[in-house]
Amino acid sequence: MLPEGADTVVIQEVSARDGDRVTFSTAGAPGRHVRRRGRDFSEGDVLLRRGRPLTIRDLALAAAMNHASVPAYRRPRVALVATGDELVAPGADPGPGQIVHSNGFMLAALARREGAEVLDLGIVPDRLDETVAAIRRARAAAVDVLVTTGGASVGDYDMVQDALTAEGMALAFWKVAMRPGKPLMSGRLGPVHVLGLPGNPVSSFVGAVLFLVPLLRRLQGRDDVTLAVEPAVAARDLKPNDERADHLRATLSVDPEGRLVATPVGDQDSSLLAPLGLADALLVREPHAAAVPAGGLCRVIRLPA
Ligand SMILES: Nc1nc2c(c(=O)[nH]1)N[C@H]1C(S)=C(S)[C@@H](COP(=O)(O)OP(=O)(O)OC[C@H]3O[C@@H](n4cnc5c(N)ncnc54)[C@H](O)[C@@H]3O)O[C@H]1N2
Ligand code: MOO
Repeated sequence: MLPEGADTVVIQEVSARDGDRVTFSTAGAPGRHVRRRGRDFSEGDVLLRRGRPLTIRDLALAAAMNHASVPAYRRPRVALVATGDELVAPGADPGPGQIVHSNGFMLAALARREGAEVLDLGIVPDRLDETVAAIRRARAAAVDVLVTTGGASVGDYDMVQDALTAEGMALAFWKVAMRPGKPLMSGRLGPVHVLGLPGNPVSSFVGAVLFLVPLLRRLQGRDDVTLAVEPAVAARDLKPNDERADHLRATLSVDPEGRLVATPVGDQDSSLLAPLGLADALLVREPHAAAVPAGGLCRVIRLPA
């Protein structure tokens, strides 16, 4: 606070005191070294809007604005269940017909990145009783979301939906006109949102990006619910599409004119994690999209790191 009538501060380094007299070696400009009231914020300013996560800096700002508490959503809790007799944990020595479990690690990291707490219930064999037991564990833990992987299709050992139905799930939808990820399933088990993802790792990942991320964001009251879709230039010819929306794994670069360029990776099979690891984006093709020549426009969703 400045004394009444003063409007400028002169620092002591350029001041000399002689009793009650002060002389300055440099003239102070009016208003120098004064921070005016309301320069940072004023009464009634709205600086923290709903619909986005509070950053570290937001917390300092909220405190500085004298808020002892702020209304916020709690982190959603997500249970993960991987189904499949063939699955073994990483580090095991897989025998014939065995597959190393990878989906859970990707899903756990994605869910945490989206603000969730994760309860990983691990691998469950393709048996109705074991699948039901895992669903009950998830419910007993009072999770908000249950994500299953595998056993989502129409095979004799695809019993995730049977187990969920036996436990009282209200099915919202099953099978989506998309590639990869067609056998994706969604429903409600009382308060628990259920997302059944296909077992193929890329199908699981794409399903999680397109359905789990928006669900978690919605549960946290965010207003950026879906990942942004951006225009890009296709580096290769794109074939006309069939009835399923396609999500091609693609790398991104910027051409000399500053345009975003998307190059689909060579092998788009939904079991392949190495090309997925190289990709920066999903190149989205609408159902029945016409062919696009190299250099034509396409749309991409950037992938979370
Ligand atoms: N008759 C039909 N068969 C299939 C159809 C169809 O429409 N009609 N759809 C195909 C599509 S598309 C997909 S995708 C798969 C997905 O089916 P499931 O969810 O039942 O997948 P699984 O058989 O359990 O697994 C497929 C594949 O992925 C491997 N896998 C499973 N879990 C994991 C994991 N946690 N980590 C790594 N890899 C995993 C699994 O071993 C299989 O190789 O259905 C098609 N069939
Ligand atoms: O949709 Mo499946 O996900 O193509 O392999």
